Amino acid sequence: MDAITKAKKAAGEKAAALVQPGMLVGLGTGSTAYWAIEKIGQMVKEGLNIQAVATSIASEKQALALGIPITSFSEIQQLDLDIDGADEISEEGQLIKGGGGSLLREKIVALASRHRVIVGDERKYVKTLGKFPLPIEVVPFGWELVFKTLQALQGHPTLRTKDDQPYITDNSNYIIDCSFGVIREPEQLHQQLKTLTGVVETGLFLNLKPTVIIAYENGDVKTI
Ligand SMILES: O=C[C@H](O)[C@H](O)[C@H](O)COP(=O)(O)O
Repeated sequence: MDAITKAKKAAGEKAAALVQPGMLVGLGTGSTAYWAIEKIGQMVKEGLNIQAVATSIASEKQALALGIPITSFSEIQQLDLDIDGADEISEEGQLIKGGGGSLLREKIVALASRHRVIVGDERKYVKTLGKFPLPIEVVPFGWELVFKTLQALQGHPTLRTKDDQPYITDNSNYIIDCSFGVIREPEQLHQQLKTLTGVVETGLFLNLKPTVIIAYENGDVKTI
């Protein structure tokens, strides 16, 4: 296992240790949240009694294979703890998410959780957001019009593709990745993008006050 994978595993497992018996837990998506889900699966096998809501079909499959009981918002209203990764984590705890395409469900789950834990390796921790392209989930109908507007807003948009076809999210939408440069006013940008008809959600996760767990290649793990 390389040093970055080790760091992701360390961060994910440290977050999993915060899960207590009886909790309703949000399961994030991506290569870091993966390790938290693995650890929670192990804890469930050892007798931990929890229920979880997954933020993607992939994470739900992983959880079910591990025997983690899955519930949904038709059964519950609020979660106790959400553990998820991020693509960028600013010093103020503001986030860019959606590199793996799961931003919409991730945001729904994060907003439904009383506590949020974000796990990442040291490469994710930045002074200011904006180096990682900002994912924006859009409905497929008329996406070209949103794309043109994003061009006009200097977002340098790119339609995300997979196998030369538009990438399709778990919600049957498309993703447009944008580069606005350094994002000095994330709330303003998020609001501006949300008002565009056809935009479903942006990857800016703001003011969620997460506990941040950063793991370093040298083996250190810091909770911020
Ligand atoms: O859509 C994907 C999510 O926002 C992920 O949590 C994010 O991309 C981080 O993923 P990873 O831990 O694989 O870098």
